[in-house]
Amino acid sequence: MADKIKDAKIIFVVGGPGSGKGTQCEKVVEKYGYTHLSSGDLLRAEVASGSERGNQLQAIMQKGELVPLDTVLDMIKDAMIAKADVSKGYLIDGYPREVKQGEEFEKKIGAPALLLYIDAKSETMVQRLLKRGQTSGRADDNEETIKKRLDLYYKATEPVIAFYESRDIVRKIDSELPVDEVFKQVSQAIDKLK
Ligand SMILES: Nc1nc2c(ncn2[C@@H]2O[C@H](COP(=O)(O)OP(=O)(O)OP(=O)(O)O)[C@@H](O)[C@H]2O)c(=O)[nH]1
Ligand SMILES: O=c1ccn([C@@H]2O[C@H](COP(=O)(O)OP(=O)(O)O)[C@@H](O)[C@H]2O)c(=O)[nH]1
Ligand SMILES: [Mg+2]
Repeated sequence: MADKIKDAKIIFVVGGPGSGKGTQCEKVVEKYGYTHLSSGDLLRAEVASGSERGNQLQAIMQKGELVPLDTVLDMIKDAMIAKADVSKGYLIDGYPREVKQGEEFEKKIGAPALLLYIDAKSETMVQRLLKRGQTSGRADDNEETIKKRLDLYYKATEPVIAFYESRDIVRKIDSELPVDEVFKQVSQAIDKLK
C-alpha cells in the first residue's frame, strides 16, 4: 500500500504552537497544489466524530500532551494513501513532534525531502494563540494549555530539527514577519526542491 506514496515529495512542517504552520501550508496548497495534512486537524476530526477513540484523544489534547505515536502515524498514513493518485506532494504539518515519530514515519512511509522550520518567539506564539482562542473554539487555545504545549515543544519537538539538520534538509523560516513575507521564504525553499 505504502508503495503508492514512496516516490511523492514529502515536506515536514515543524514549529511551535501558533508559529503559523497552518497559515503557511494553506498558501503552499494554493500555489503548488500540495496535499496538506495537519496531524492536529486529523486528530480534531476524530474528536469531532464523537467516537470512543475521539473522546480519549480529546482528553489528551486538552492537557497539551502528545497522543500515542502509532495513532497519529496511522492517521497520516491513511490520509496519504487516500490522496496518492492525485497528490503532487505532501505537507505534513505539525509532525514529527518528537524524534521517534520521525523515525517511525520513515520506516513506514518514506523520507522527507525538506523540513520547513517555522520559527517565532515564544511571546509571539502565545499572543497569536490567545488571539486565535477568541474565535477558534479550540479547547487547547487557553493560557494554561498553551504553556504546556510550548514546554513540550521545546523539550520534545525542537530536537527533531537538530536530528534532520545533519541531513541538510532543514530550512529555517522567520515567522515574525507579515504572512506574505514569511511565504516568500517558504516559496524559495520549495522552489529549490525541483
Ligand atoms: N502577524 C502574523 N500572524 C500570523 C502569521 N502566521 C500566522 N499568524 C496568526 O497566528 C495564529 C496561529 O497561526 P496558525 O497558522 O493557526 O498556527 P499553527 O502553527 O498552525 O498553530 P497550531 O495549529 O496551534 O499548531 C493565527 O491566528 C494566524 O492568523 C504571521 O506570519 N504573521
Ligand atoms: O503528532 C501530533 C500532533 C498533534 N498532537 C496533539 O494535538 C494537539 C494540537 O496539535 P496542533 O498541531 O494542531 O497544534 P499545536 O500544538 O502545534 O499548536 C497537540 O497539543 C497534541 O496534543 C499530538 O499529540 N501528536
Ligand atoms: Mg495548525
